[in-house]
Amino acid sequence: MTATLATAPLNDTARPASHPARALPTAGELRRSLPVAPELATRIADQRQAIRDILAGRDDRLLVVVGPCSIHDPEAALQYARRLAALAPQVSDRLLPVMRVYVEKPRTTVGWKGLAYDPDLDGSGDMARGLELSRALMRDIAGLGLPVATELLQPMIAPYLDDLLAWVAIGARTTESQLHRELASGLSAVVGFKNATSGDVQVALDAIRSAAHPHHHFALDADGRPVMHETRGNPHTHLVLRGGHGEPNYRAPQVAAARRALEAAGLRPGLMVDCSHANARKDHHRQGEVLRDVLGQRLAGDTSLAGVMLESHLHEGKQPLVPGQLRHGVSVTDACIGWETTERLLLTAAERLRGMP
Ligand SMILES: O=C[C@H](O)[C@H](O)COP(=O)(O)O
Ligand SMILES: C=C(OP(=O)(O)O)C(=O)O
Repeated sequence: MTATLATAPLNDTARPASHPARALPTAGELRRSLPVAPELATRIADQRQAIRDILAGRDDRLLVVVGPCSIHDPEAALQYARRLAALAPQVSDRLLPVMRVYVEKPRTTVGWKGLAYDPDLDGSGDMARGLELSRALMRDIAGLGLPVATELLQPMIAPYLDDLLAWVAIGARTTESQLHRELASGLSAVVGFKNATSGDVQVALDAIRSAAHPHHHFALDADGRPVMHETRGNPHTHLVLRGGHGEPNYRAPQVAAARRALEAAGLRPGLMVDCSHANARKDHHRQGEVLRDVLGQRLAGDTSLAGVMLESHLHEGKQPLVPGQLRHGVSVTDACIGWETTERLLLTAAERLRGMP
């Protein structure tokens, strides 16, 4: 008897493997209820072009993808966005700030998966509201004139958001995934592929080559019907160095090795350094040190360093996700630098780059 129970499949009638499904709006429905006005669509197209120009070396500004590790409070995110939008004109001759609006979080094991999945932060999983809040927030932030960046994790979520995105990350945990390479191959946004959590850079180079190719892949259309999606291939992708297994990979010899590997693979040299994650050994205080090193490399002539990423929120640090006890503007995922530090780092970076020959 006990042996039978122990080997019974989990999805039997006594213990179904999942709860009944809850219906969600289709991407088309959400896009119709939160449309992008033609002027905004044109602005987003221009932002994508500006990012492409930086990565291709036609524009010598530094791309700066900056903002919270994750969005859990849209109001705080909007407050952050207003500050960044006010700062942007002061540095726009040398930097192009793009705001991280990360509504999906990949987890090492388990944990809160982001605003799109669980906007009430309590495991209730109200994805209908999460998707709506995510799209509305991205539209508001784009409306402030800021280019929007996010990590696309669940390929089927992409059509709910992708018309609003100027820059997309494929994260360290999914760069090797064929599904994510297919997704990237059909995006209009610029895509950064991160090196693997192990530190392996080759998977990102493979991803860049794969995404540049046209693909046929399974997808859902705007009305939620399964379709065979045929992509054109996205040539506007690049490598993001984020360190691996607690070891940084942003220093000059590692950047030079990555650049040589890109060139040997026939790929363009433009790359980004993520100043957080393993490059900061998961200590937000170190992000400034990483940024200063990257700026030093740029000033020493390494123009392949086209972008940086910073994890930053209104207030520094992080907090446990305990609903009802949350401090305003503090990350509930990775620790971030606070706004004052962010502002100082960006103003100083622009100042240093103004001194460039
Ligand atoms: O950027 C955020 C985290 O590093 C990533 O989502 C993994 O988080 P976890 O290790 O806390 O699950
Ligand atoms: C999860 C992230 O990064 P990575 O994929 O490098 O871990 C992130 O930038 O939020």
